[in-house]
Amino acid sequence: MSINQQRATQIAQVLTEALPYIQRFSGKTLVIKYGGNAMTDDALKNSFARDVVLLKAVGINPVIVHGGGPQIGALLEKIGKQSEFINGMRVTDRETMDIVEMVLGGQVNKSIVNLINSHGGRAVGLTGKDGSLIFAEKMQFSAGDPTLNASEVIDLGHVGKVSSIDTGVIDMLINSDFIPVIAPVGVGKDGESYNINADLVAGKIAEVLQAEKLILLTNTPGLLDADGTLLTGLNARQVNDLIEQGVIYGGMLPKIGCALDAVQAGVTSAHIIDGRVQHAVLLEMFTDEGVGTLIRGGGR
Ligand SMILES: Nc1ncnc2c1ncn2[C@@H]1O[C@H](COP(=O)(O)OP(=O)(O)O)[C@@H](O)[C@H]1O
Ligand SMILES: CC(=O)N[C@@H](CCC(=O)OP(=O)(O)O)C(=O)O
Repeated sequence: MSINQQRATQIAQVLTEALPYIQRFSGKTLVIKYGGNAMTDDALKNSFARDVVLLKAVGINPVIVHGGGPQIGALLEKIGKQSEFINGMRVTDRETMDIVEMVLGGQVNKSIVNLINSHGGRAVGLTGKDGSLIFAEKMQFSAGDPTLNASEVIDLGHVGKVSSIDTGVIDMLINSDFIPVIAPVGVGKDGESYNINADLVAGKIAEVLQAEKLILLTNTPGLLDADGTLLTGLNARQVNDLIEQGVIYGGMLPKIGCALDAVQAGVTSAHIIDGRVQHAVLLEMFTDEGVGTLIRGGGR
């Protein structure tokens, strides 16, 4: 077989393998959390944007929720402010909240929108304030958090958790063939802005949209065990054991928590995958092997 024929056969095999997945997921909603750590270089950013445009072109409805933790950290550092994290949440005073809103709602959101549009997609950027999308309330860590003493309550400032989501604006955009790109800033009853961990927003949006999949793109191959080996699939009980053993910590805590909540609230599957691998989303969606860690419901 000539090289051209071999290549043609390979391309045909890949497309054929993708066909049943395209048929299965066409018309379904897919929530993708695009973490700040996965936005490292231009080649990766472009491959992400192309994946999103391709998904839309084959009839799948991607909804992007993005982070931007490292980008917020970089601007805070420029103005001489240290970032402090507790259980993966950035302690957010008034001044930090202004920076968070500026970086997430401005710089990061618009660069993702621009990137998708430059690849032929039709993306629209939103924060949780637009269309009253994300209502938030103040988050506090207290008793019940396994890493704290029962009496300890920690004030994280303007850190919020999602209290409700109004999907009106998302539905409208999806129905008009736009791709919503959402920054994780919520608004409280009092009109205050809240900084919400992007994983938590992605999980809740996947829940209320009853998405087919929640994909969390990050900077590890997936969930790793104590020896650094990839765990390809696990349930709530196994996750809880790993948290107790200290194998899951920091930014992985909200990620795994929201993945579990999502699958237990009706999202068919949640996946933690390596955003540093080009076309990771397509590999997860359209190949038999899949990539990263699959979180299943049950076992809690
Ligand atoms: N068991 C684990 N497996 C993989 N990563 C873990 C684990 N426990 C904690 N982590 C940490 O979680 C990080 C991912 O969370 P985070 O930094 O918040 O990423 P993102 O910005 O993509 O949301 C990893 O880089 C790793 O340092
Ligand atoms: C409360 C809280 O920690 N909010 C996050 C929001 C951004 C985010 O989640 O970004 P990544 O997904 O890139 O980590 C923060 O301030 O960094």
